[in-house]
Amino acid sequence: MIDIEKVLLIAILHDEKNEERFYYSLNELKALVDTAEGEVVETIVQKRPSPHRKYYVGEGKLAEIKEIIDEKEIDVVITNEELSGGQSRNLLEQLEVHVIDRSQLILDIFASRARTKEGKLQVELAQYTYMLPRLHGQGTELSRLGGGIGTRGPGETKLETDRRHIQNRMDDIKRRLKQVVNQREQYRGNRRKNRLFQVAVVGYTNAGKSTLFNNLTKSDSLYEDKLFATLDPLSRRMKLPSNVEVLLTDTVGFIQDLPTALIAAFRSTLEEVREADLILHVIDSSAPDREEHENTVYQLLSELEADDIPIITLYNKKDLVNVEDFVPMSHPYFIISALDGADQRTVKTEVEKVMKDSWEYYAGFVPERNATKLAKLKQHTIIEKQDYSEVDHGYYVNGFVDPTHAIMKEIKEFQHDESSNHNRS
Ligand SMILES: Nc1nc2c(ncn2[C@@H]2O[C@H](COP(=O)(O)OP(=O)(O)OP(=O)(O)O)[C@@H](O)[C@H]2O)c(=O)[nH]1
Ligand SMILES: [Mg+2]
Repeated sequence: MIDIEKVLLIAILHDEKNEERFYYSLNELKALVDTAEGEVVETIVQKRPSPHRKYYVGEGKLAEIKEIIDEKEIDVVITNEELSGGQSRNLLEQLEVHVIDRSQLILDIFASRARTKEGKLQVELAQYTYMLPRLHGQGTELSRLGGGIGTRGPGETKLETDRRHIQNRMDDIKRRLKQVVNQREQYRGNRRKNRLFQVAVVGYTNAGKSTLFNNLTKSDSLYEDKLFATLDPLSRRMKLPSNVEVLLTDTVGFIQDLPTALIAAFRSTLEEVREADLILHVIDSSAPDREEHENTVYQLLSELEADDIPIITLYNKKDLVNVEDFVPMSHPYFIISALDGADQRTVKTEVEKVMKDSWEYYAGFVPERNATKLAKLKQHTIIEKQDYSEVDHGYYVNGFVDPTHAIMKEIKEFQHDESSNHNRS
């Protein structure tokens, strides 16, 4: 069904001191093209301190690129950095093929992957945000080009309409997003009453978040070896060793140089992260630029104002590295494989430890006739010990509870029962 488009990448190496980082970013661009079902046929790297004002690359390089486009029948040219509106138009005019930049490619992937109404609205908003400052003088050139990478989302007819029209559309999307957000707030409000401890799985794209999420919740959310397999946050209940239930949320992957338009649009998607009581930061320990990935995640967490939430660092894909030689950057950490059952149990135990640390210890008595309440305690608190007393016809229970949870009221009753029982005996 999907056309594999022939792609030519062009990138500028600004400073040879940053060569290593440059090639990581170029490889990531290739992975992004792969995710967009494109095929990189050729990559052109030019060394120059800053991009050419008119053409991004120098004019000599431009001529060379033209030849390659003809020779290899290139459909799309993708630049490694954002282009100005002028550069895009000039390149399009010169090369006569579709020209997009890294941000447009990411926006395009997001557009094709958004599943929920909210996700789609957010991507559309991001696309307009990207487009608006570049709209100047853009006329019919784009409408000559057919579909494919970089053309999903707002279509060419919309491109031809004036700024005002786009601005109106953006306002409309913002209004509609606000409604969705309000609905979610309400839902969150309901959830808060019966509050489950919330754990968010975050990390760089392709780190293995969804794999871990699925294995911990035994569900089947989308996971594949592609960047941005997961776009919309997905939450499921997870049972911990003591039987207490928490809410686990899988989230969209982070990436370096995320288009600013997208960061803004996806803030609300990632707002779930800010609500979390605990973050599981999943890292692909086999990624050569792993530390860059970690720093990108920390930076985005801080932008989301989620950097004061406790974090457990999970170095994933341990089967692909030499565990003995592994040097972690973050603490506390665990080196795991999302595919390994014992490691999945370790993660659950560690989550439970964090909960116990922040919760309050309680001791109480549950009369036998109150069996449903015992079940409720098991679901909402961490029961450490539960002893049946034949004399008192009930259970003596010790455990940990979130002191602000509604169940606290019932525990207080049990504590009362316990003392009255003692009085009787
Ligand atoms: N070898 C190995 N591969 C793993 C492990 N965990 C996950 N993977 C693979 O890594 C790839 C990415 O996994 P996902 O779970 O989709 O990653 P993600 O972090 O959810 O990615 P996005 O949603 O795209 O951000 C898949 O091919 C997984 O099978 C692991 O422990 N070892
Ligand atoms: Mg995922």
